[in-house]
Amino acid sequence: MAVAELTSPAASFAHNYNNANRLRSSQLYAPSSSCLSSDHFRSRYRSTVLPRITCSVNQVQNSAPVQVEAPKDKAECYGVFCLTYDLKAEEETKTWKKLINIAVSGAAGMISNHLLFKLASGEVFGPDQPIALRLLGSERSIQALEGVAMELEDSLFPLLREVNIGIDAYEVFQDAEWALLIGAKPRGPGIERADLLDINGQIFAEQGKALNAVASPNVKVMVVGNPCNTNALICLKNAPKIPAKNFHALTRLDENRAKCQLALKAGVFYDKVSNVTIWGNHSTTQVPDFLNAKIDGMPVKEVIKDDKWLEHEFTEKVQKRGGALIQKWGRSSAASTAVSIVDAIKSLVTPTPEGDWFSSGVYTSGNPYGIAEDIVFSMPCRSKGDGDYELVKEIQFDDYLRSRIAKTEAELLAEKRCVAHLTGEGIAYCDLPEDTMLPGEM
Ligand SMILES: NC(=O)c1ccc[n+]([C@@H]2O[C@H](COP(=O)([O-])OP(=O)(O)OC[C@H]3O[C@@H](n4cnc5c(N)ncnc54)[C@H](O)[C@@H]3O)[C@@H](O)[C@H]2O)c1
Repeated sequence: MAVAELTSPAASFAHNYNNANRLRSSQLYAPSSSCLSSDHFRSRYRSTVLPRITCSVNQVQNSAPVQVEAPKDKAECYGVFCLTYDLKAEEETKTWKKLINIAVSGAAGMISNHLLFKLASGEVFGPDQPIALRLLGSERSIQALEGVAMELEDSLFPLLREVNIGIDAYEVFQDAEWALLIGAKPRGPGIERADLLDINGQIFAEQGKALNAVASPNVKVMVVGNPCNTNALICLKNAPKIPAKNFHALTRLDENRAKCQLALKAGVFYDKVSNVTIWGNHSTTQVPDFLNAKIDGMPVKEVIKDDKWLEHEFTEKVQKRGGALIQKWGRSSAASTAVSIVDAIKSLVTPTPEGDWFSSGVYTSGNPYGIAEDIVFSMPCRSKGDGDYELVKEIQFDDYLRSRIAKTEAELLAEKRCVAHLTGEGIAYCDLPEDTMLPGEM
């Protein structure tokens, strides 16, 4: 995927979205949107032998025999890219930070449809942080991906400088500083969990290799596609150049759900609930920790004096919230998942409030809790806001919490054995516990 470096004033509105597939098959390079709109390109060149075009801002060079006409004048430019640039906006860019590259896979999917607009609005990385979005789709979703790019274009986000689309991870992940890996196959009827681990595991093995090869060496990777813990493990094992600590499996949605249920039971607004950990797998064996959680600064068990409710109703509600939502909506949670991805990123780029922590599925090697090494397990984390995190040490355990953690740990170890062929650890052996389910499954 070729990317034009957009430095001119027009760049703040120039969204450079290229179809990597089209690029490969047509030898077309970098049709910078300030040179030519994607729509224009699509309609004009669809069934033609394309010229090799290199294009920087305000410049088009044809280095191969030209077989079709290049646009001649400004009248042929596309929508927003034809606007006269406002000089005041140029002044503003001087105070903005250096552009960051954010790769998103499954970019034409439901979760991304919420997330991308949050990223582009500045809600996640701040109002002075320009971003480039590198959107990875599947072959089946490439048309939809262009639709997403058009909607981003129509949104006129001042912070969104580049949009590139493609289906080759080695192109799309180039120089990525954040990789939000959402794209995965859903578990359809008749697909065994072991099969899903294999099908999606292959996607994450490939994407790990691509990140290893072309992303920024300190890229932060957030795995959302399910089964996200084991997918994150596969991804990190295939990316040995990237620190294992940089990989996260999203369990923030589960944390948010747990906070909501505790707030409801205690009759307080949810901002009063803190220190909630989700332990383990993003599956129905996950453990929402009410022993260490607090309501208005007090231990939950001192506010909600109902152990039966905490151990059974609360725990199961959080574990099965995804399934309950599917029953109502007829589809899985997308908006609240996108919100939780935003929360998860913000937790890494802003300092954690004093005394609090957040949950993330992270690599267990060196953990202080005695959890098996070499898996991706949701645990309590704290960040200074530099993109990194440390595990929280001051955690209490009781027999209930230990036994629940052991169950989700056993499940993740079984998942790991099941994908040994994808992590470079030999022959896979699948002995998954029968009750292994994703939160969205009934
Ligand atoms: N961790 C969590 O908390 C959490 C919560 C909700 C959903 N999820 C998971 O997130 C994933 C996406 O959910 P969704 O609702 O957006 O699904 P979706 O089906 O709407 O979108 C997925 C998109 O990914 C694309 N895709 C498939 N394989 C791809 C590949 N190899 N590379 C790039 N793109 C690919 C598909 O074409 C599709 O456009 C699912 O696996 C879902 O189970 C996780």
